[in-house]
Amino acid sequence: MSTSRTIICLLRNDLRLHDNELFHWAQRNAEYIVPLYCFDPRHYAGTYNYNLPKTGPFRLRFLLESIRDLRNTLLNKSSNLVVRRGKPEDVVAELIKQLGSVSTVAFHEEVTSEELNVEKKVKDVCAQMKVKVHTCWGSTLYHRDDLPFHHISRLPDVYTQFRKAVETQSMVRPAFPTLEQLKPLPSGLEEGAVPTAQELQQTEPLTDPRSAFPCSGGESQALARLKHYFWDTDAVATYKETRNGLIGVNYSTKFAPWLAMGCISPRYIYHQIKQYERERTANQSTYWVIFELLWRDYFKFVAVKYGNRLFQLKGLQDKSVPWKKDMKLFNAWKDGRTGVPFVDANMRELAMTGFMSNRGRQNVASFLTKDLGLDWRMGAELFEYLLIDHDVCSNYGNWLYSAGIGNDPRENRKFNMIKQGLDYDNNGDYVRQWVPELQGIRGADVHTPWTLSTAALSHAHVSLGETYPTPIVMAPEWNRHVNKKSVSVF
Ligand SMILES: Cc1cc2nc3c(=O)[nH]c(=O)nc-3n(C[C@H](O)[C@H](O)[C@H](O)COP(=O)(O)OP(=O)(O)OC[C@H]3O[C@@H](n4cnc5c(N)ncnc54)[C@H](O)[C@@H]3O)c2cc1C
Ligand SMILES: Nc1ncnc2c1ncn2[C@@H]1O[C@H](COP(=O)(O)OP(=O)(O)OP(=O)(O)O)[C@@H](O)[C@H]1O
Repeated sequence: MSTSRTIICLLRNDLRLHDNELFHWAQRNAEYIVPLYCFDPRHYAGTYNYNLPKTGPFRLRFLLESIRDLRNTLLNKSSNLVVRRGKPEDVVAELIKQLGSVSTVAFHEEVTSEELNVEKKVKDVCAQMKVKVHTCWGSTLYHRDDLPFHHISRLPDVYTQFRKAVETQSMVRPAFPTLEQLKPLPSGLEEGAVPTAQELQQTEPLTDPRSAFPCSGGESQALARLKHYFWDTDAVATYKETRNGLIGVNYSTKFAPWLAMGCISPRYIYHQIKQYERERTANQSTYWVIFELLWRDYFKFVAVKYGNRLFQLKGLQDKSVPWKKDMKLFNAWKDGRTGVPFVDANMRELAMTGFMSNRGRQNVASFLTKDLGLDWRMGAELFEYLLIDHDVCSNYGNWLYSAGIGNDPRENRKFNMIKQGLDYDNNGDYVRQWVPELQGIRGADVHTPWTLSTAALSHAHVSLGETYPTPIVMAPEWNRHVNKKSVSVF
């Protein structure tokens, strides 16, 4: 086996060829390149506190699709994706031994401790085996080295201050062009089979026709989605007006799952927006996609600044809150059986599809932490399990924010479930889509079935406490909105 100057590119959340610095660097420095993906058994174990499966069926399906897509792309570039099952540190050690003269192992840096532990172990293996390590930064819009804060400890704790600073003092770097060809694999190296969901102790999810994210994983699908949302439909030009939607595919970009696995680069999205603004239109909506991508950057840099405090009960503010750990309340929330239709609809959408809108996420998180008073990590770990777009920094950062112990300058922010339901689902269509037991209640009354007369409920075939639960909590402020419903039952 000829293996001089072989570089192993260890891929994790960077499953793309476009704007991928790792491949560019390897292409310049190697004779042979081994693009490697490892199915790490730790990703299929339980979550830290509540032992939920760490990778649920929807994300796993998306990951398997992304891996197959990347393999196809690489095959078209006279390369291939080498797939192994095992811990990256063990697989890398084995490959170094097998190939004989690997010069370097290269990977993109991550920021949270589980990933950093892997990086440390890979570095230890390389040091023992006298192989060099090369790392890049490539997951954010603004490069870590371009932040205007001298040291990460000076990162502002308020998003707006962060945003204004980077917008005025930093530049988004150009994207790396997509390589036409990639240096070949050393001959004789087994490509390795892509495992099935069953082999990773997970089930195949059902496909729900109501899904707001009926898309597949992989770079090709990500690029096709951007083309559709920007160039084919101009949906990006109305994003700011539609982004709080609940039903359908085009109310928001749906880039998050691809971003989380690195199938699309935020820098590529940014430069496409700039091109769109030059060639079509520049407005509040086109800017707002960048504004939201900056939230993603922000949470990543917050994780760098605060380390494991991102995961701790007291949060970034080190604040003691008497969180409850009531499993009965948690299960009602998780199963969409709280008796609060707007919450239940969102939780069922998540369970059935692996996706929930941003509006929904903010509400169910506020409900869990502020109305039920449950340990915020119960919510974060359920999201980690179920979300297709789970991104450790965005997920835990947003949960801390919702729990009031993260980066929210406003004290005691709490959503009013009835007001939110009426504002964002004003005719109740979203609730009826996901809570079929309430289908017989017409209009906005579906948000507050407990306020309806026995006759109205019986007419709608709803029996509270039997076919649908009575609310497990009632917040006094909900009453203010009960009488403001626009459409009534009959
Ligand atoms: C409790 C909670 C948990 C969340 N967990 C995740 C998560 O695990 N992964 C994740 O990507 N997003 C998470 N979000 C943020 C947001 O809800 C999703 O990014 C968004 O709904 C995904 O849909 P989209 O791609 O169509 O978003 P769009 O509205 O089209 O936004 C464009 C992009 O901006 C970024 N973005 C938008 N809002 C946020 C935000 N609040 N925080 C960080 N980035 C944002 C995402 O990358 C998104 O793809 C969470 C929000 C909450 C309130
Ligand atoms: N990528 C990740 N996804 C989910 N959780 C993560 C991730 N990285 C780190 N964590 C969580 O961060 C926490 C880190 O735990 P760890 O034991 O390493 O540190 P610690 O609790 O701060 O240290 P100590 O054990 O010394 O008190 C755990 O809750 C772990 O699950």
